[in-house]
Amino acid sequence: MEPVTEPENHHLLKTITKLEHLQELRKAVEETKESPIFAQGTWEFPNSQLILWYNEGSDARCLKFPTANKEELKRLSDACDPATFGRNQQDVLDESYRLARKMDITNFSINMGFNFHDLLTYATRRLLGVQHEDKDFHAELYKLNVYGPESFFKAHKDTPRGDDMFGSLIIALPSEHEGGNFIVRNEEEQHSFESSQLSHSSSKSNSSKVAWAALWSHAEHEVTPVLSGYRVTLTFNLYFRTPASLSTPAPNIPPDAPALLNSLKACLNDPTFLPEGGLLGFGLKHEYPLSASSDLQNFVGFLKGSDSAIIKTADSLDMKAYLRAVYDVSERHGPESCLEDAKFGQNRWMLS
Ligand SMILES: O=C(O)CCC(=O)C(=O)O
Ligand SMILES: [Fe+2]
Repeated sequence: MEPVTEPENHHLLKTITKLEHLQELRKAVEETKESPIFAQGTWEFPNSQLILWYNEGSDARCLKFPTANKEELKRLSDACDPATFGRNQQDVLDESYRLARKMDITNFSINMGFNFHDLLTYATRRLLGVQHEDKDFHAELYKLNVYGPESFFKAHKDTPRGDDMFGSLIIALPSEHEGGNFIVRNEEEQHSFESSQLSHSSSKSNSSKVAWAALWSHAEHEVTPVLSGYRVTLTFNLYFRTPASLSTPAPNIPPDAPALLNSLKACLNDPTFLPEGGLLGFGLKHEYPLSASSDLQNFVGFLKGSDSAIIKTADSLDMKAYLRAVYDVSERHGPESCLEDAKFGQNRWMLS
């Protein structure tokens, strides 16, 4: 029997054959708004909720913000350890890159009350923006940092602590200091968070303004040298709670990707666009902390900004969207270059 063969050009029916379709979709993706990389502000706390307890050897000490004086703050700094940081998947101490002190969560305690929950919700919602308003999140206290005179942390990105971690929240406890600005940047924007100017005690009232900043994990940031005083911060890791389920269709059309929605709709209504169906691939814009054990399908719920908008737009048009890894095999020679390709941020991701 003759094998059934497809007509010679049949595969072209499953390929975009019109350049205009491609150009229009590309332009629409470029026009999709990004989530903000950073948010900052102040939050009022009663001073009774700014009391830090910490271990000093086998003793417990109590430090009251905002009234803690320099000697008391130095004592806290002395009770801390030198601050390490992640480099090439290892925790390293390099005081030419980061000069600061840190305390692990097992050695201190602070009860910021329900106010903290309100601040967390407000700050994180500001950071996530409308693109992610359907997502739930939670925070984990990570470290206490003390930046005394001359302390700094040069430009870096935080080490992701899980596929579902998307950012960090920093709370600067009100203490007098100069310098120690927190600078956040990406290719398009730069922001400065000046805790020395933002955190205030009010001598009349029993409350203080506490400065906070929230940023996405892919945003590079640094702490400029502290000129005087002590800058004390609490850092929290922010995680998405559960991956957004693809089985629940998006309740409405994503408000921040109208161009993409319109272009995709127009393409689908055009009978010359993929008449036999097919696969549309979009390269993702952001970096993601994928590891060998990451589940690509779960990852759909952790996409950021315009990457997430592509999924939602496809969902709202009843298109099946999923993640695929695409490897460029053209210059690969052996197992070493495979590893090279799989490194953080270097592989290209595709979804359709
Ligand atoms: O204390 C801060 O402002 C945050 C420092 C920082 O970037 C970090 O701990 O990764
Ligand atoms: Fe950092």
